[in-house]
Amino acid sequence: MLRAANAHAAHAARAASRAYSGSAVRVPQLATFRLPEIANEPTRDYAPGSAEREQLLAAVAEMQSQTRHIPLVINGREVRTGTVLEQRNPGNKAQVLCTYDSAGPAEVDAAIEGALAARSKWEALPLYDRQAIFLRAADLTASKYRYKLMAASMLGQGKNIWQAEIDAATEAADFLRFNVKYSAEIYAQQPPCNAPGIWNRSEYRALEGFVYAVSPFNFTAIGVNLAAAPALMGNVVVWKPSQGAVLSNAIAYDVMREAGVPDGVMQFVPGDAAAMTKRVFEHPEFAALHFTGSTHVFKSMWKQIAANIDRYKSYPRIVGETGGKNYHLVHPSADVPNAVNNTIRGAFEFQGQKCSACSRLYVPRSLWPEFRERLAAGVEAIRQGPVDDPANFMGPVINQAAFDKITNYIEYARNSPDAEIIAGGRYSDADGFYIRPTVVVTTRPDFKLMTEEIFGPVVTAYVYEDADLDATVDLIGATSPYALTGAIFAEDRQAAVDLSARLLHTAGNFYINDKCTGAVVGQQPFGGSRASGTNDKPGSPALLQRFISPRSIKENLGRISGYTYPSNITSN
Ligand SMILES: NC(=O)c1ccc[n+]([C@@H]2O[C@H](COP(=O)([O-])OP(=O)(O)OC[C@H]3O[C@@H](n4cnc5c(N)ncnc54)[C@H](O)[C@@H]3O)[C@@H](O)[C@H]2O)c1
Ligand SMILES: N[C@@H](CCC=O)C(=O)O
Repeated sequence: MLRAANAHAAHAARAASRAYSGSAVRVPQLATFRLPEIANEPTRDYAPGSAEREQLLAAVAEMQSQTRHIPLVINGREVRTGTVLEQRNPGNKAQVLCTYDSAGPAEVDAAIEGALAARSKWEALPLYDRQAIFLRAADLTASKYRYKLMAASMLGQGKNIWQAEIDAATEAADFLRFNVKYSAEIYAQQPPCNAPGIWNRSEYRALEGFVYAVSPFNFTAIGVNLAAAPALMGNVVVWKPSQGAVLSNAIAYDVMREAGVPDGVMQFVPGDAAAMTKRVFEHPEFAALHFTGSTHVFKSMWKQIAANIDRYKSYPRIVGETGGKNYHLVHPSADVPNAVNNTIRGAFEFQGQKCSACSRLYVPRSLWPEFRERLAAGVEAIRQGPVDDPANFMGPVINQAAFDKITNYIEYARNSPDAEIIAGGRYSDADGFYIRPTVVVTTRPDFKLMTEEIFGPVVTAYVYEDADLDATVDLIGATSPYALTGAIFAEDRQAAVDLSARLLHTAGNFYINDKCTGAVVGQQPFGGSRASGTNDKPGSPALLQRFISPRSIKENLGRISGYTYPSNITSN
């Protein structure tokens, strides 16, 4: 009996695999489907005593009690390379959160070839089916995997509960769901005109080749989007996560697999960044780079792609969102408590490790005494420590290299005659990488800390004379190569209008009376220009356009019986 049941199950499995292989009769699409309503994933507040706080902290405790090993996943199979690295808790250096295999050249090649083998079947899968997979991934992100993703982002990347919630839970789910909505809008774009007897159509092909997704440590959701957005549009993806986010990204990858992303379509390949990238860029079927990270790495990648251009079958698409030197400009009409509190959030949430973080501040002399007092007092009161204590507003920075870089900036300011530290300035890497939120005031608008990306909890203020507002506005665009985010604080409506116009090209995300961080998918598509990136706006249809190659089809419904035109007819 049991043997018969097993034989039946084996037969069913073989039949299913034959059906998927495409050799069986394909059922055509029998309707134009309407998507479920797409909305932002609601945030949970994790108040004391709430079920969500309890469940999340239980997930954190469980994750701390074990060390997961993460293999590469190539063509759906787990691959061990023998080169094993580890990801530690930046708030508690002694704690190893996970170990993982690191890819060498053979694994990179296998990942690329496996992805290419999966390409045509994935591209041919109807959009509805690809959408269903990513909608399922969104639901899994927001439910079954929510607290695991958050716990890994908290322990691995140093996020407190709220920062993990708005990243690994809601933003990740939002990217997945809104991309589905945008993909439908793109497919619905059809030629507006048909000449008599003609039917024109547009098809949105995937790119020919594979996409290389390289993600940063600081946002779990960004890793999800870097890999999932091109895949939704029918592309195959080789995903290299950051060494600082392997655990959370591996859980996001578990979500993709459980949601039904077929083997080979998305390959999860942590590895040595520079060596892996060199190998990838040498492949003739490299079709697109989908990168988020620092400006200097992106520039080096662009140069490598350019150097290899003769190898490629197509011109690779290059999408990169990179660094920032984001500003808050306080107008003399500003509401000071509002500007101060938004500055504290914008500069110090997640330890200033958001590409959008406020790191330069322009305050008029008339408001400075009150502004300074409130800012310094607020900053000194910030609670900081391990992220599993919900009372901590700030945690650690990501690793030793970041700690050293940021504290060098603090020491530079401390030793400069042009600057004064008015809050913070203390740090310790004894147990974890903790740097107190730090406020520097400088007399020079071109001071090093006013112009370079620090990517840590340091904000530098320049106090301008009220009469010099115009000249100060010019400084914003002139003293930094970046143009990612910026905010103005003004109660005077005319001033807000004028400043918005004058600052047009200084930020891709511009805020009025709000902090310069915290863009929400579907509400404020994100990205900057100049040295901050290609501004392809993740969280909007514009990004998805970069990962398709449209085909125009003209079908003639009539037939011709000759080849001349009326203009060829002569009077005799
Ligand atoms: N504009 C945005 O949307 C945005 C969002 C998040 C982060 N960022 C930027 O990212 C940076 C912080 O993230 P990070 O520290 O992970 O950035 P990073 O540039 O160090 O790393 C990003 C990715 O690039 C890889 N990488 C590093 N060196 C490489 C090399 N030589 N060749 C190929 N790949 C390499 C890393 O392993 C990682 O996967 C900041 O500059 C921040 O502003 C920008
Ligand atoms: N989109 C995020 C920043 C992402 C970069 O780190 C924000 O708007 O704060």
